[in-house]
Amino acid sequence: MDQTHVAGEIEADQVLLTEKQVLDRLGEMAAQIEADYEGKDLLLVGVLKGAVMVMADLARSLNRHVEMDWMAVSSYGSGTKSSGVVRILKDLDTDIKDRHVLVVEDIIDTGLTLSWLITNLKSRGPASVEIATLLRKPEAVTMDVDVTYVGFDIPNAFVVGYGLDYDEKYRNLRCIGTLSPHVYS
Ligand SMILES: O=P(O)(O)OC[C@H]1O[C@H](OP(=O)(O)OP(=O)(O)O)[C@H](O)[C@@H]1O
Ligand code: HPA
Ligand SMILES: [Mg+2]
Repeated sequence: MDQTHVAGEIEADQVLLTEKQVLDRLGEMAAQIEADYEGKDLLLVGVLKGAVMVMADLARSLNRHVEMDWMAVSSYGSGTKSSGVVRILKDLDTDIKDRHVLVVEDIIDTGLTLSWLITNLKSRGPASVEIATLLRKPEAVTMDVDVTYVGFDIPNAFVVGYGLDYDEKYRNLRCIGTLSPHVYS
């Protein structure tokens, strides 16, 4: 599908990851997850809204039963910088006590959202809580967040597409690209 109309300011040389690269990597992550959770029930928790595409494709790459639930938290508002304040906009429907929980994210940038979320989820008494993220930026590597499954370590640029937004736009791009600073500065 030609997405030039939504791609807008994303030039071809700014495509960081193609749809194929993303889907291939999610397939590899799914194989690892299947092996690690063999014989255990598994609840995938997607973090709205950015993780919608990752959740849809990762879940469908898994050849096993999974449950899916969603949380909505926000720390970015409409800008490109974390506000530092995490708010729950929608909580889980599921009681996660004694459940194996795998949090599914699109990106870990400062690590602030996930470190807060993991503390919150652990306080509910799950059997385990692990993280799967498609993307991770350099700053998050230095944060105290244990990430079990990482798709790609990417450079420190603001990225959009495949669920990731700038001011709620670009989420429906199939690829992941960097946004020209002139768009947001
Ligand atoms: O590691 P951090 O610096 O905390 O950033 C990562 C978080 O920021 C984005 O969500 P956002 O709050 O923008 O909400 P959205 O998913 O609805 O876009 C992204 O989806 C992650 O959840
Ligand atoms: O690079 C990013 N792009 C979009 N949303 C984000 N949330 C944290 N980092 C990013
Ligand atoms: Mg966002």
